[in-house]
Amino acid sequence: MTTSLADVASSGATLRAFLHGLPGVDRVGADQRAAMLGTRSIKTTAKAEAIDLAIRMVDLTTLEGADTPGKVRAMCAKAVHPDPSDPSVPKTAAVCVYPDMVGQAVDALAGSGVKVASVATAFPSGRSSLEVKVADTALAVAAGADEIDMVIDRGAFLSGDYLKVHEEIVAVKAACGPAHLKVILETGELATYDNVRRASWLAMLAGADFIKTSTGKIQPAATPPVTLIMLEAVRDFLAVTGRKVGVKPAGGIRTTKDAIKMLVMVNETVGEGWLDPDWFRLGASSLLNDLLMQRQKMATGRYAGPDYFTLD
Ligand SMILES: O=C[C@H](O)COP(=O)(O)O
Repeated sequence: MTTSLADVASSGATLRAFLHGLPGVDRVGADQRAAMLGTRSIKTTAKAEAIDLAIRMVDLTTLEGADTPGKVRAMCAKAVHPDPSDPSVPKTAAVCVYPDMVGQAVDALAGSGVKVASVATAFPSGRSSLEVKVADTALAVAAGADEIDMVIDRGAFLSGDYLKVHEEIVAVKAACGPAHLKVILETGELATYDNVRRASWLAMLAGADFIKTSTGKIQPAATPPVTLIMLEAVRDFLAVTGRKVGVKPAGGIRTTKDAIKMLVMVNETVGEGWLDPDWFRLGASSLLNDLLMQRQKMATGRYAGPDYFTLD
């Protein structure tokens, strides 16, 4: 049975009552369950399939002040052909860049099927007016972004102004038009697991297509327990509303082992329906090379070494 939650955000009081009425997160239980899922091993064929799936789920990211058009073009080439010597390696899902680099990425990826995602809304702090955030979003979409990764106003959230956070997400979603909206919770600043659950629901209620853990600029970022809590939130949100939302852990995911732990967690928490780049992404600047090295090791029995692949 599905329920409409349309009136939950009709006032700050109703929204607060709803979010604080969510069941509390058992911190010890969440930590233990995430750790337990991280110990599951997968072997041979399943591991090879998991590596290719992880590659297909990567949002290959560069979000540095020193980003240049050349760096973005090189990253786009790598997203399309992660290992130019091996055409069997799949493409990544997307590249993720700052708004001023969207045009470069769109040109470099034309016809490839790799999406262009752009951070917006005064990433990473979110400290700007709503007008500027909406304009930032609209300009990135006009430049050709397929996906927008926005940050929530953590100051508003932590001071209990949930309605402001909700209104901003609604406004940015409207500015996205056809582009998909990923809402970054910046879980490393949310202080408690209860807040991670509340922020997940808040973002989904406001229209997020995806919920994303982190900007990559704050530690801790995409920890297993936080990812687990967000997966449980999308599962429960689907059960209540009938609407499916994706999840994107991002920040600090560097190894094949990290990525496979995430896939095991997806499978065990929300099931195979989320084991698809349409519903699960891995935001990472330097994971892809490790996936390529492990893939080659599985195929040839030896490591090529990090110098064999171009830099992420
Ligand atoms: O959205 C993705 C993150 O910014 C990437 O973080 P990372 O550099 O720790 O992989």
